[in-house]
Amino acid sequence: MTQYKLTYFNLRGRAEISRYLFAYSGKKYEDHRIAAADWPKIKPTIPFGKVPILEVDGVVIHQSLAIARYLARESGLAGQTPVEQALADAIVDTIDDFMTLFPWAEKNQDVRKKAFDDILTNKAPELLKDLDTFLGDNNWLVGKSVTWADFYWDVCSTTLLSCKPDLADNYPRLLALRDRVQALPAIADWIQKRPKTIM
Ligand SMILES: N[C@@H](CCC(=O)N[C@@H](CS)C(=O)NCC(=O)O)C(=O)O
Repeated sequence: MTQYKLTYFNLRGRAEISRYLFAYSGKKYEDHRIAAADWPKIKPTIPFGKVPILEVDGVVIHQSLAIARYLARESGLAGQTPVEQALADAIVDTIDDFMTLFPWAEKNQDVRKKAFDDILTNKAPELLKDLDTFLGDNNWLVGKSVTWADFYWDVCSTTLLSCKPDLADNYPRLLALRDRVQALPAIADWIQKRPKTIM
């Protein structure tokens, strides 16, 4: 049996999309969470010095979306055709471009809050409007069944909503998509049992 070990901090962050994919596929894996205090000594031992990484029978894969795309392909959640796969990738990258705007590592709380408020107030509406138009009245973002793009929306919007709870109030279809993802039994089970973390 393939041995999987996912290494990240004790956060949802950039590892949560892969944890959703593991939960959905039912594949067993080690959810290895590094204590922040141990990071300086671990960092130099990790190729490219950043997490998450996924070890697959000892082969180290870095970059959260490369890891998640691999897991999505393995479990049939990458899209049913090459065009669907490209669309799912494009939606994931679009959401990720937005998430990357935030200064996650900023230590100065005033600077951080100002930047977060600005992005959530002035930049988020554009993304939400475009995602809502893309989704339309479909059940899933791409094709006729759930893909990792739906998971990524759920994971990232959970973090965004924790920063601004009314963020998507004008977009009931995007909120309903979250409900659909979270109602998938394996995802519901994971959300209920996962460690409770701030991000
Ligand atoms: N694009 C990379 C970004 C990886 C990244 O920046 N990881 C952060 C945590 S979210 C990290 O390792 N920070 C610690 C450091 O850079 O020393 C990915 O998606 O995996």
